[in-house]
Amino acid sequence: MKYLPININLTNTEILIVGGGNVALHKVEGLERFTQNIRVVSPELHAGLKEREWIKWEQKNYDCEDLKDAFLVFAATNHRQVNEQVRNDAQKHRCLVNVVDNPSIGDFISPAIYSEGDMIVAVSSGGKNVHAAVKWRNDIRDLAERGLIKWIPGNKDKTL
Ligand SMILES: C[C@@]1(CC(=O)O)c2cc3[nH]c(cc4nc(cc5[nH]c(cc(n2)[C@H]1CCC(=O)O)[C@@](C)(CC(=O)O)[C@@H]5CCC(=O)O)C(CC(=O)O)=C4CCC(=O)O)c(CCC(=O)O)c3CC(=O)O
Ligand SMILES: NC(=O)C1=CN([C@@H]2O[C@H](COP(=O)(O)OP(=O)(O)OC[C@H]3O[C@@H](n4cnc5c(N)ncnc54)[C@H](O)[C@@H]3O)[C@@H](O)[C@H]2O)C=CC1
Repeated sequence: MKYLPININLTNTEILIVGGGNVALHKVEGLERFTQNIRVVSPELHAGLKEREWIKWEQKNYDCEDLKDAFLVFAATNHRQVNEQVRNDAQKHRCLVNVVDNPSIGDFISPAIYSEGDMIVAVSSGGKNVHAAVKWRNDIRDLAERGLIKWIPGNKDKTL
């Protein structure tokens, strides 16, 4: 099985993260470059998330009502059963879910991203070797920073 890479339009789309610990913070650090429309449902919140005052935090345990307006969901609690429940509910609601402690049962995984101006590169190993994905992304970033991959200004559809 191979994952399909797509670029998602996040205008008017809220991202839901269930759980507010280390992994949730790590996810927010990746997501905030693209959107600040993020809601977190969890009884406790990591200090690094609290300092981001734009995050909408609902201080409670997860229940399926939380998925009502959701489209993209991260199941990021430290309870395997809760994460699995989020995944089952998300599939009923037809929203896409990432399960942090069991990625293969979810709908999507997070790639390693390099973004410069309008260009975005997202590298994935399909969950098989995250360190290789990070290395490829870093190598691509190095090439771009050394001017070996060029952006042609003035023609928005062409690169060399
Ligand atoms: C399946 C997936 C999660 C999903 O999305 O469901 C997953 C799973 C796992 N990650 C693990 C470890 C680490 N992950 C990172 C960092 C990142 N991990 C990301 C993605 C993904 N990680 C998805 C697959 C991506 C793909 O397809 O390749 C990145 C690219 C994007 C993001 O998370 O936002 C982000 C780069 C951030 C950046 O630099 O931009 C670091 C730190 C680092 O490397 O810098 C460590 C070392 C921590 C340490 O060493 O303590 C382990 C433990 C096993 C192991 O250590 O190998 C597992 C579980 C497993 O592999 O089974
Ligand atoms: N995919 C990945 O990259 C990685 C995944 N993990 C896994 O991710 C999971 C979470 O790890 P951490 O964030 O470090 O845990 P953590 O303990 O820092 O955070 C857990 C969070 O879940 C919340 N929570 C607990 N029960 C809840 C419920 N019923 N409803 C809503 N929120 C609830 C807690 O309040 C807390 O905010 C662990 O199972 C860990 O094994 C860990 C490292 C990397």
